[in-house]
Amino acid sequence: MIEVENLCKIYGSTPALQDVSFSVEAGEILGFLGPNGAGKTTTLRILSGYLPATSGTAKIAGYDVHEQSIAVRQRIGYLPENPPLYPEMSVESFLYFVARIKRVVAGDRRPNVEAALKKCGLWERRKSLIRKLSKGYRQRVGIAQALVHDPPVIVLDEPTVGLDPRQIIEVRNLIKSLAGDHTIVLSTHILPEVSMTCNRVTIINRGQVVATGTPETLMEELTAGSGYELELDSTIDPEKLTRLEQISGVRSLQYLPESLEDRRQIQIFCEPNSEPGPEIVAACVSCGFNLYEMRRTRASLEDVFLELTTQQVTPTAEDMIEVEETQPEVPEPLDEKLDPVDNNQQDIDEPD
Ligand SMILES: Nc1ncnc2c1ncn2[C@@H]1O[C@H](COP(=O)(O)OP(=O)(O)OP(=O)(O)O)[C@@H](O)[C@H]1O
Repeated sequence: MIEVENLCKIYGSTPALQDVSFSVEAGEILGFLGPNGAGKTTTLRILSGYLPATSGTAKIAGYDVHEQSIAVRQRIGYLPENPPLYPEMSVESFLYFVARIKRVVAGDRRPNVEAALKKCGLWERRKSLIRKLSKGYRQRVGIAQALVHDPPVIVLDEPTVGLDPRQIIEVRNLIKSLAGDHTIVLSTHILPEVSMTCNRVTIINRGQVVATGTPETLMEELTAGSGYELELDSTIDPEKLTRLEQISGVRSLQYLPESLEDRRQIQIFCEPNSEPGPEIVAACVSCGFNLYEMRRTRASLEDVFLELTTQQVTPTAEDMIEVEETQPEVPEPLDEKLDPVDNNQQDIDEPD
């Protein structure tokens, strides 16, 4: 449903995206995960047809986002990081307004608006003024405006930022309920968001894709921290400890800060899919180590994320200047240009 190949975006001389490629199958939720400034928003804006790429291609349902941008906009719903909502409009009026802006034919507006209200749990609040809604409900309105033309693809930029923990759960559940009928790309810098909501994850760092897979396969492939933690007598001979490193399946060994004066804690890192626990115990016995505790440690998605994204490079002064110089050239998304002057009940094709 979504095919992105070798996407590059350069703002002035600042490369924001470099050879970004990924694909999303119909009905999937892809988590687009990366730290601040990684290039998530840039990618989503290119996908939505609001920003041209410098090179590379992106296709939505077979349509090229640049060459066939009208066809793409009909098939994609976009929730920007700061969704433009008109606080003095009611939820329903706003959705009729957006349906009209998105050229939903007159006869389809009522069923589409009603479907979006119901899918987003807004039916009871449809007559409420947007300014009277909580932030969580306003975010639902943002998602409903992305859905109102019933697009097969929905792109959500940081959809849970600024919500309280209960609202976060509600919005995540809403997003999960939309999968299947819709293909979803969700950008986030929050790890639990990905493991709780998404089928697959693409990790992006400094404009480059550094990993793609299911949360589970990523953890298996990149087994940072996967191994054993041992607590041994502090009198052990460090020379003898190297015996543990020679065991098949053991990758490396590291001392951890000691918890007690007479104990020494050691982290053993293992190769993927290896289980050298019995050999480690046997080596401890044959070396005469007093083993007080041995614990299996497994990589978390957080370990994977940190391993892949911590090699940050501090921007040079030159980089900073380029960023400032190029900002005004970037067009604003169409959604952000919705004209509140159109907030006219006569113009809005809505029921009594
Ligand atoms: N309009 C612009 N002009 C110049 N540089 C820009 C512009 N927009 C983004 N950038 C730069 O491109 C890079 C990627 O930015 P982008 O907003 O896509 O990242 P992000 O992953 O969405 O970050 P965040 O989570 O902070 O929104 C950053 O270095 C950013 O400073």
